[in-house]
Amino acid sequence: MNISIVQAMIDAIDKPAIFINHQYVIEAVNQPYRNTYPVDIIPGKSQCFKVSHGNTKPCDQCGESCPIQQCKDTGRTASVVHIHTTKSGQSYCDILMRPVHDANGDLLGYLEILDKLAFASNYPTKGKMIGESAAFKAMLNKINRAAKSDIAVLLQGETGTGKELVSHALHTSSHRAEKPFVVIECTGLADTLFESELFGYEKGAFTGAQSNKKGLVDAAQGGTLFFDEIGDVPLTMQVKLLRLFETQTYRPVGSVQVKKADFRLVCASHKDLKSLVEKGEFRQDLYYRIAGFPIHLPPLRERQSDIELLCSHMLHELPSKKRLHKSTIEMLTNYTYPGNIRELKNIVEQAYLLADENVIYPTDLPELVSEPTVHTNERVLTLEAAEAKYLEKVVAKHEGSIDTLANALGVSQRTLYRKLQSLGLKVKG
Ligand SMILES: Nc1ncnc2c1ncn2[C@@H]1O[C@H](COP(=O)(O)OP(=O)(O)OP(=O)(O)O)[C@@H](O)[C@H]1O
Repeated sequence: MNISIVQAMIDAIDKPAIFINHQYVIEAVNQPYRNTYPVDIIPGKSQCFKVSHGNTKPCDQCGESCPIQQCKDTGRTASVVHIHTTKSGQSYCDILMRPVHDANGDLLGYLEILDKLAFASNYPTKGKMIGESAAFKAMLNKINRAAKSDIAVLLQGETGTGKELVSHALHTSSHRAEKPFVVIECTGLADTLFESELFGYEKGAFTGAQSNKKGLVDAAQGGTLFFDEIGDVPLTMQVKLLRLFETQTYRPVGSVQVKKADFRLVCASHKDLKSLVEKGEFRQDLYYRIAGFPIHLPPLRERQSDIELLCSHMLHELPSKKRLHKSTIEMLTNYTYPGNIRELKNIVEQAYLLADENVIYPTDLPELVSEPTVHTNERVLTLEAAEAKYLEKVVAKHEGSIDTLANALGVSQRTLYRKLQSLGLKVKG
């Protein structure tokens, strides 16, 4: 293999790139790669895992997936998201690893090309997406791939999973980053309002239209248009959206002139759009138009290992420094978060305000976090046992008479008395 030709090819790549041999040794390196890492790279000597991770062994022997190993296993190009130790600290990198063969099909080595992911971090950083779980890294990989093209992206995930944040990351890492990012909130907009907001209107188009007004499609010219909760768009408007997306043209309300639109489309929904299509509530043709590249945002309960890091990030944003006690972290990790990251943020902020000291204890957490939740495959309590547990808890807290407690529980005083007696419980008041 002629190394000077390999070096010339590596130099022609704009992104950080290296050529690696079978023994993980870097044979050729370009300047952007050298500029990324704090160590001196010696071609023919430096090993990739030492340079990027400071490790003494390949990544797969350190508990991380190794893209070279993946290439060896499949014989094909591999891609993974790793956290690298760069000149600017720990940084998310999307790695593309490509096996290179000669004319006889013999493997010469591996070409590695890097993309630094500026929108994510594995330590508290303002304005970035935070996480380090496998589900989070898989999502980052998809975001980075989609950001590089103009394909229509559909973000699907429960409320509070970060759809708006991801839509913004898609915009800032795209070639449209310098152009506008415009959000269209689709929930609760009546048909007429939706059309005039989106397409704008001409003077005199309807009562109150005293001058021409530009619409949001115009405002997003050259940039990204983000339709939040697209599943809430009424059927009558869906056909107009489809026309806009297919033809990239539209007509302001009251105008005869057709205008040309230029935007990258990103949509989000917490609803399962496919099932809306089956029920006839969402047009199938529109679904396929917007779902060019679907990205699933994992709920927080599937990213449990990120909870502690997210809490540190959220506490970092608050004025005085407080930390979570170990038992508080344990309790937060076991909760199921129907409101996902937004709910975690509220919980952390409430606990921060309630904590008298600079350590946040479980007693500072809202009550619902400590309530028993039923996980899949978890041992289910009998209703009788659950009732006993609940009564024990409310009796311990209740300050008034048995009469007021019976009222609050919606049972007669006699029924409550009987239940408490069988459990050996007594109301204080
Ligand atoms: N990975 C993350 N790291 C840090 N903060 C996050 C992350 N993901 C989401 N958040 C925060 O969680 C909150 C909810 O995020 P966002 O509004 O993007 O969710 P959403 O899925 O669009 O919610 P909804 O469906 O209710 O509109 C925001 O305050 C956001 O900054």
